[in-house]
Amino acid sequence: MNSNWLSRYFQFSELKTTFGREMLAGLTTFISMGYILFVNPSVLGASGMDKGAVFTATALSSALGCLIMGIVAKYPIAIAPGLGVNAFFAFSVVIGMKVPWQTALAGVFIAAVIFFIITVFKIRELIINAIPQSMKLAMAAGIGLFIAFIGLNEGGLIVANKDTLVSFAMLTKGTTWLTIFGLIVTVILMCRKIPGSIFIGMALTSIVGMISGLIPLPSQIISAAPSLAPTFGVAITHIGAINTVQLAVVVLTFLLVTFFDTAGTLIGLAEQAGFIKDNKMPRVGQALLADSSSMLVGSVLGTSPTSAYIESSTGIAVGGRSGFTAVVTGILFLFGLLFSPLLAVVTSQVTAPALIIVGVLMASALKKIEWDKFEIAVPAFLTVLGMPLTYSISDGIALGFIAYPITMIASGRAKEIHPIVYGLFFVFIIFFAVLFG
Ligand SMILES: Nc1nc2[nH]cnc2c(=O)[nH]1
Repeated sequence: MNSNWLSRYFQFSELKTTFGREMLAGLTTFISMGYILFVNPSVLGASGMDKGAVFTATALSSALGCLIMGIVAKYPIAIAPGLGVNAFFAFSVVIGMKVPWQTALAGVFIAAVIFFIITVFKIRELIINAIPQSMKLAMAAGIGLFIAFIGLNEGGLIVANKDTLVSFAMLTKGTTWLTIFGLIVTVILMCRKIPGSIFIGMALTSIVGMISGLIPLPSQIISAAPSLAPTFGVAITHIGAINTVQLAVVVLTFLLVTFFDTAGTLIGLAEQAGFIKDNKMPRVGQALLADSSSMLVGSVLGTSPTSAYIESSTGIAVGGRSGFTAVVTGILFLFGLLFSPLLAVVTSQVTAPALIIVGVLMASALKKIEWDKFEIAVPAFLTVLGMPLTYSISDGIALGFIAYPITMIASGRAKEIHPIVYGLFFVFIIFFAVLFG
């Protein structure tokens, strides 16, 4: 490839960046988020999905999302299946509601089609503006608490307790100590701002696990990518199964979570990189298109929804400014396809620290909620706390959207409630009536 052509297409000089810096940024972002290649199969595997197929679907959908983001939207922002929404898929929808994973995947496909339509027909601004800022922030923070809770439980630190519901675990198992080791190491690396802290923490935890005999040695390191056959196309063949109110709400949750996670992350990262002009993000449509396309393709290949990744901030922090950063990350995801045998050493003790730490990062949204306004604080609080307590992102969202019109009307602020928010109020009332009535 001619680097002059590259530098012109990606506008290196206008963006005051260089080929070398963009390569480093793409690599940095990949190192920060490459863990998802192993964590996603581990989380979705809990729902009964084939881990090998999910690994391949994760790599391919991430690569596609990053390449479209880089080449079409020209942002240094990477995309991959979101942690949090994959936990919702596995633990709430499949295990909790007993929906077969095939049907849940069909739900992701339908949500992706709606996301795509919303983006192409520019309904996106309408929705972004209709949902109160406090609720968008509460959703992000609540998901953070939810995945941290899952990580604490999977890593053996927080356990069920018949008297107090949950409690701290007895620290008698070697595997729990492995989680504690991983958590401490990763937190220290994060505090030192080492790029790829989560990845390095996972590698060290796996190595200590293998040395101590808590984790079996892998038979090889590199191999051909696992077959997609167990999951490929299942989303489309099961569309007919989406025929209940419960599943309609699951689809709505996939849509709301992905849409607001991606929109919020895009805006945050664009602010960090200095792309926001007149309070607007240029090419936001193309950026959302990158995510909706990879979510659509990902659901057909066999993974839960993709999101713009908060870890892209690490590549931006080392100077990544053009779409080439995301292209480099996307290409590295394709190389990642070769490393599937390492899945065997990435046990739940290895993934738990990643879940907890991404939870901490997502909880940073709490700081922007207007806690001093009671009418805002109550629905936000119910959303945030509702997700871990009900073990469900959609129940948390539902609690918040039911409370919001009530507290706003009671505070004399009814005029600020958008009709779409009233619509969601009734949708979630019906959801609760059907599920728990
Ligand atoms: N924005 C965002 N970043 C992530 N990093 C890991 N998982 C996620 C996610 O679900 N959303």
